[in-house]
Amino acid sequence: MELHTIEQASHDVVAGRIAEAVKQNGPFVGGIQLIQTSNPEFTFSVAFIVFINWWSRPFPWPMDEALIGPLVETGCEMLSSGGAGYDFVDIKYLTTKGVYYANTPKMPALRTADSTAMMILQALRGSSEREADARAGKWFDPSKPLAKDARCSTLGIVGMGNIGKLVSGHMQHFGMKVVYHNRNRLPPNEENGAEFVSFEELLVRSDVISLHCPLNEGTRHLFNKQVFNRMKDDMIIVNTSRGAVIDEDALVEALNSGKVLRAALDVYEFEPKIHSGLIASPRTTLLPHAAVANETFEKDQQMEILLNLETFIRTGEPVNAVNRI
Ligand SMILES: O=C(O)C(=O)CO
Repeated sequence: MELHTIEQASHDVVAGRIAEAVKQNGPFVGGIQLIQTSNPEFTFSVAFIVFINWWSRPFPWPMDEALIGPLVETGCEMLSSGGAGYDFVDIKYLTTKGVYYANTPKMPALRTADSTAMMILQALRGSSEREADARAGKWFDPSKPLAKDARCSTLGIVGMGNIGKLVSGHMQHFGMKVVYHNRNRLPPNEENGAEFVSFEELLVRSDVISLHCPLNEGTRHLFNKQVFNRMKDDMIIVNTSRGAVIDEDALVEALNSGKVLRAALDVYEFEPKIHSGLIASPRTTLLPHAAVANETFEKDQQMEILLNLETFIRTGEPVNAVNRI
């Protein structure tokens, strides 16, 4: 089947908006194409959007009618963009218009899980603070809390999807006991040694809590002042999901009061801004939404986008549709 780019006019409308957003918000790496088959039996058109730089947020927030409306109005039936999260996309609008939105859940999973494992170990060991001391010419300070032992610690995973499951496996190799909370309990053959618990039980049993749930109205500020107060003292929180799952003001307060011993974060409530209290705390490990970014992610991401495109053309439904039409 021959594919070719058409509807240059509407493409330019969207491209114009992107150019405007880039001017205001910084570089955007990627492209947008409207494609339609030349086969008259296939009259649909699809958009293929590559957002490969989460680090240029807030662009393309929000991916709403104002941004993609002109594209949708051309008869576009499927949007596929890079990345697992789609909290920035107006899925309701797309569904109303009969447009599929497809994500790329495989590409970020292993990379994010590897980075999460690294961050859990860093937080258990307090390595950021030790490194800051070393860089400042100070030797090992025995008055600072010693590293926590993974083998004596329980990891609580919130959200047991692709990434949560991989993190569970990684950390059990380091001797951690794993409990998890998810909307639904996994089938026993998928639990792989992790124990399903209620959210409340997870809070009181976990030495480290790692977040792997999507951001939606049910999870926004899931970790707030009241929730921090119900946790174990001296606990550690790790977040590589979405920043707004945590109320950052409450986290800074909990770090300052000592309730939370350490936090390791890749994502923030107001990206690309990092709360000044998190930067000021010696007990945080901070990455600039980089958990996924390694040398190979772009190629894998593009292959997953193309797979969405291919299955849509073959079957009428992309392989990773997040909405039902
Ligand atoms: O895949 C995503 O949505 C990411 O944010 C990668 O870190």
